[in-house]
Amino acid sequence: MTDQAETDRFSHDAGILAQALPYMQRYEGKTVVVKYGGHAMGDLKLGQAFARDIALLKQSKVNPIVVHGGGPQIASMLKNLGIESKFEGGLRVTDQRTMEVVEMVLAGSINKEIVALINAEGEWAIGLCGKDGNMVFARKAEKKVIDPNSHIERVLDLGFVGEPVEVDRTLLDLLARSEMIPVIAPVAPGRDGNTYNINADTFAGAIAGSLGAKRLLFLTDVPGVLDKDGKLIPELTVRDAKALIADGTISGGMIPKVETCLEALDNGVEGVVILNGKQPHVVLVELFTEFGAGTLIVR
Ligand SMILES: Nc1ncnc2c1ncn2[C@@H]1O[C@H](COP(=O)(O)OP(=O)(O)O)[C@@H](O)[C@H]1O
Ligand SMILES: CC(=O)N[C@@H](CCC(=O)OP(=O)(O)O)C(=O)O
Repeated sequence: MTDQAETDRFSHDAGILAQALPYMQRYEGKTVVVKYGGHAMGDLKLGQAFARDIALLKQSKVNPIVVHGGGPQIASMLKNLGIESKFEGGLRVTDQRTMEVVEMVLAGSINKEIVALINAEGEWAIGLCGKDGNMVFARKAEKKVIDPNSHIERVLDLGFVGEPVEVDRTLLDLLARSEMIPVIAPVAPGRDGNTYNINADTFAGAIAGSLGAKRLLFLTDVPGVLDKDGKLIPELTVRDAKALIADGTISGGMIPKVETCLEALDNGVEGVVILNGKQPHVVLVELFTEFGAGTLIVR
């Protein structure tokens, strides 16, 4: 390396450190819930970079909690088994057989893959779902839609799709005081004895709300909320977000995601961020740099 190149590298590294350290202090002792979506998974290098970020958060005395999805992975397992995937209002219609596959893929293979990746970074991750430690109880989801032909409201029967109704933070509080990092699959029991499949965004929102998390990060496959010209919007208020839904700028899968963000803010989460999980180390860049990486939604 030439002297000039060496000097440039030094000032670049010093700049990053000087920027990151105050942010690291800001998050010390605070809870950050990270929702790791199925679309952000699949690439080993990216998975390792994600696991490294989570490990570094714990080492920086932040309390990270991972809630993961796995929609595409469930779809491919259902396909292999010859079971049809059906969605209504963005949620997977879940009969008994589908529920068994969902639990196997989410609470089984995906959960343990993420645990293993974090543990390979020298940390102590522990794989859980809503059933463990009575953490989350769900009830059958009541999703209402307006029929486009008759304009009459009807309730969809989605089978074993649930919505979280009770979150008990005892186990999570215990883990926060330990070396353990919880990695949670969005599957929960009902008081009726059934097992329910919960949309991972909704589940992460409920966990973050019950803990009054400082940040809830959603890792998806776009840089954040995009405006009409496809440009990233770095910061939104609740009012801005509602206006973008109303005028159609926010559509499709982004609608329930942003609605979950708004609900989480209502429930006491300080800030919610939508980020591109396909960008390596996006979690660290978001939390520990001045400009962050995605769209921050605040009250
Ligand atoms: N204004 C918008 N900004 C960004 N993404 C949007 C917007 N409106 C709709 N979308 C869509 O929302 C998708 C993200 O939602 P979704 O597919 O449900 O995410 P995930 O599966 O990661 O939970 C994006 O890939 C994009 O196609
Ligand atoms: C009820 C419902 O739709 N559950 C989702 C749970 C997984 C999920 O939400 O995964 P992503 O975050 O990767 O989309 C499903 O069965 O696909």
